[in-house]
Amino acid sequence: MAIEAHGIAVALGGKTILQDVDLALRPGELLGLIGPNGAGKTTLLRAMAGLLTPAQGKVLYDGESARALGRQALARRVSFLAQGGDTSWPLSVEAVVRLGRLPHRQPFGGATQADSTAIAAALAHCDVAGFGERTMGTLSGGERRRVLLARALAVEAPYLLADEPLAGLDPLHQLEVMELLRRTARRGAGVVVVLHDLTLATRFCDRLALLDHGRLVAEGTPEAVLDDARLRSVFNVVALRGRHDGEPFLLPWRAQSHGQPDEI
Ligand SMILES: Nc1ncnc2c1ncn2[C@@H]1O[C@H](COP(=O)(O)OP(=O)(O)OP(=O)(O)O)[C@@H](O)[C@H]1O
Repeated sequence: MAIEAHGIAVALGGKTILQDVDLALRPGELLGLIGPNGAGKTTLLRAMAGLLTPAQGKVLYDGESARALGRQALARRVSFLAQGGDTSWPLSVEAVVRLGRLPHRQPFGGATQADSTAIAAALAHCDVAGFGERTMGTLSGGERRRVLLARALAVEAPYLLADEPLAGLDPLHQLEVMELLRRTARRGAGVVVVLHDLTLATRFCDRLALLDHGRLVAEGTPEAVLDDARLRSVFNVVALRGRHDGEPFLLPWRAQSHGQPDEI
């Protein structure tokens, strides 16, 4: 059981964006997809969601291709939370979250008890239950992001792919969303999250996959992937490290400047 990308390459606008990427997302894990701006994280996530077809290689969902599964079954299997964009639609919060149940709708079927339960749980988990009848355009940017995450959770898919779900969130909601994603994984889903915050990535993710210039350059535990050499060579930063409450933390501290020692 897994979403598996096998040797995928993606070209966009005549440019190679991803090359030779092998990556698996397994049920029960929270996988962080990290890398500098332009590394190819969104492109890889979209390929894993079946939203773009690789020029080379393939993506399999529990052993099946997207084509073999079909559009509706794929939409039930994989939930995708896209990055930003204008989401000030004239739709109520509840209507947006209800969209997450569309893949479960039978032809000519109405809403079921399972739909209502999933919608109520997703609204509560994302702390947006109080917004029910408000339209998206009346919410703040961070509130809209949480509603869109609720839509993605309402699918109750075995795999959740979230592109920068923390963008624009205040510290409390960043922590809550990371805890929620980890709980979602502990309940059995495979969750991949694109993150720029290396502190939260290190603290919450079971595993990290590091992309640089369209290639997967490291994969493994946060400590193994984010060693000092990679922080310097890929991110050009020097970080502080420590442990608190039994958990490791890493704090990017300053830009690496050539010729300076790394000691902080
Ligand atoms: N349609 C397109 N045509 C040409 N180039 C594209 C297209 N879409 C993306 N790219 C380029 O592909 C590269 C990877 O983009 P992608 O959005 O996957 O990166 P990312 O790692 O998610 O970046 P960020 O952290 O900035 O969101 C970038 O250099 C981007 O400019």
